[in-house]
Amino acid sequence: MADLLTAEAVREELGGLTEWSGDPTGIGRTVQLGSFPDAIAVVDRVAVVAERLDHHPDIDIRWRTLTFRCVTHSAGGVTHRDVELARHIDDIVRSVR
Ligand SMILES: C[C@H](O)[C@H](O)[C@H]1CNC2=NC(N)=NC(=O)C2=N1
Repeated sequence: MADLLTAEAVREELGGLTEWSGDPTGIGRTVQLGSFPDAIAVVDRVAVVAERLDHHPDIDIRWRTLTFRCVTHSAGGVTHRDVELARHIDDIVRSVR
């Protein structure tokens, strides 16, 4: 798929996403919120953005700890859409914290 990011490009993008790690198979971030309701508020806001972008993260919820993973399933790897979604997730986490 033409828009898949190379390992090098993923590394470069992760340079600007300091809370994120990953490789061409996916990028992820774990974040601990102050409470379970705060964690769910983040998930709720991410859901709104994901619908608008028509691009959805995989989300693991454990009490007040969230793990997000962004990968473009249809492309089989990381694309710029995942990087964009990761930036939105960071903005939302900052706004709830
Ligand atoms: C039809 C719709 O555009 C697709 O199913 C979208 C929805 N959200 C998606 N999100 C992600 N992360 N990868 C996809 O391939 C994807 N596909």
